[in-house]
Amino acid sequence: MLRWLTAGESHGPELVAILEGMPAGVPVSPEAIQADLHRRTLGYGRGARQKFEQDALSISGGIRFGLTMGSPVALRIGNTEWPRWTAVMSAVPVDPETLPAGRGAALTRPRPGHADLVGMQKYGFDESRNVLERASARETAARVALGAVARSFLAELGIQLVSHTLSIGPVRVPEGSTLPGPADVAALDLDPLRCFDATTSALMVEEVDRAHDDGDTLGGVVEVLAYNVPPGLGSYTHWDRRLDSQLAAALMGIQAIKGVEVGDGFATAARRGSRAHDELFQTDDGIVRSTDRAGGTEGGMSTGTVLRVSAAMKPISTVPHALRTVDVAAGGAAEAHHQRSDVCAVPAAGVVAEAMVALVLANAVLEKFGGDSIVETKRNLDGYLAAIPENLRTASASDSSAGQNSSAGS
Ligand SMILES: Cc1cc2nc3c(=O)[nH]c(=O)nc-3n(C[C@H](O)[C@H](O)[C@H](O)COP(=O)(O)O)c2cc1C
Ligand SMILES: C=C(O[C@@H]1CC(C(=O)O)=C[C@@H](OP(=O)(O)O)[C@H]1O)C(=O)O
Repeated sequence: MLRWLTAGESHGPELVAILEGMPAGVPVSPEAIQADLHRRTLGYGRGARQKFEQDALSISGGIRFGLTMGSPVALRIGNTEWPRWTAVMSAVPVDPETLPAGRGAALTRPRPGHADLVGMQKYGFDESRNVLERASARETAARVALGAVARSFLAELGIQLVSHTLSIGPVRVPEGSTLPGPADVAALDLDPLRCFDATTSALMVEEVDRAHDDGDTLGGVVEVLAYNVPPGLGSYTHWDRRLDSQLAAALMGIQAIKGVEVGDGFATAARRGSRAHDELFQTDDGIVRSTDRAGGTEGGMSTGTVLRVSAAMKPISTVPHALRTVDVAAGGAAEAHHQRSDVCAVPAAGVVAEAMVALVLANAVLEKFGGDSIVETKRNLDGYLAAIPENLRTASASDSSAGQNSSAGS
């Protein structure tokens, strides 16, 4: 079993992340983790902070000479903005009179859509600094770092992940577009919105510019694909063992994610059964599915076809053209607190979603195949696949013509 935890505030000294249960022998380089951290800071519409803050990674445990040791992997990501926040975020009491104006001011005008008001109610704070520090998506840097380790583990077993942007606001890639594969990741990372369709990407840029000019913000939808997942991860035997429920929980656990679909998701509900499922056919290579409407799970288990999940992000709640709120100190109507923020962080959310899917899949692999070293995990996986009787075997994704469209209309 794989367990992970993160700690740290948005403007504190650092984020801390621990991954427990990773087998020994997985190649992990600081450069690979740093590269994923960098991918999370990109994307057209991200705010000023991403441009000047560096993710200062250090590895505190679990990795030696470039390989995991089987012990907990412990990572630290320094916030390079920390020197400007030492007084405001001091762990020991400071004289309120000495706090800098601006950064040190009480935040009493909660932002609709952010955690500010309910956080104050729940934890008994009279202003929202303590709430937003941890509700902030700065924390997702820690999860992306852990996800990079999980991705290295999965890569050793041939499982590869791809994330991309399906929509920004109302602008969406055309239905039935070809899915990007692992070979397309470099191109996706170069695209300003991590969108596979160049024409749509250009329209998305225009949409972000329009929202920026209007003092507004945007959300969108990201999709994560996992290639070469073996059949049988997860289980139908109990609700919390279902792979789809674990994926949904992990994706909904990302700040601002408000909906998750597995495969064609909600569109499936509008179809007749004859057009909703993936029919099976016998070929010389094994059983194939004619379509991939289900998105690679049936009965809470991976089917062995491309896993396809998507997540819907609500628009950023710190709207520059500030939303109406109340001042909880002075009483009465006010404009919501606003300093700076992202106009659109959907491309970054895609990278975070990829990390969460990697962690869930790595955990599901370890639950099914176990192993204290990657060699042992791989041996168990190979043995399982070899033991599936000939008449039950599915063709590998590369043999199959199925599952190559991301359409909700196929
Ligand atoms: C990558 C990423 C970046 C974000 N950037 C901002 C931001 O700059 N400003 C903001 O108000 N919200 C931002 N958010 C969203 C808030 O974190 C989110 O609205 C808040 O946690 C409340 O959302 P919830 O109701 O889903 O918890 C971001 C979210 C993600 C995933
Ligand atoms: C710092 C990050 O994202 C932050 C997430 C965030 C929020 O409210 O979620 C608000 C913004 O923080 P600030 O108001 O300090 O600029 C973003 O910059 C990051 O992703 O690394």
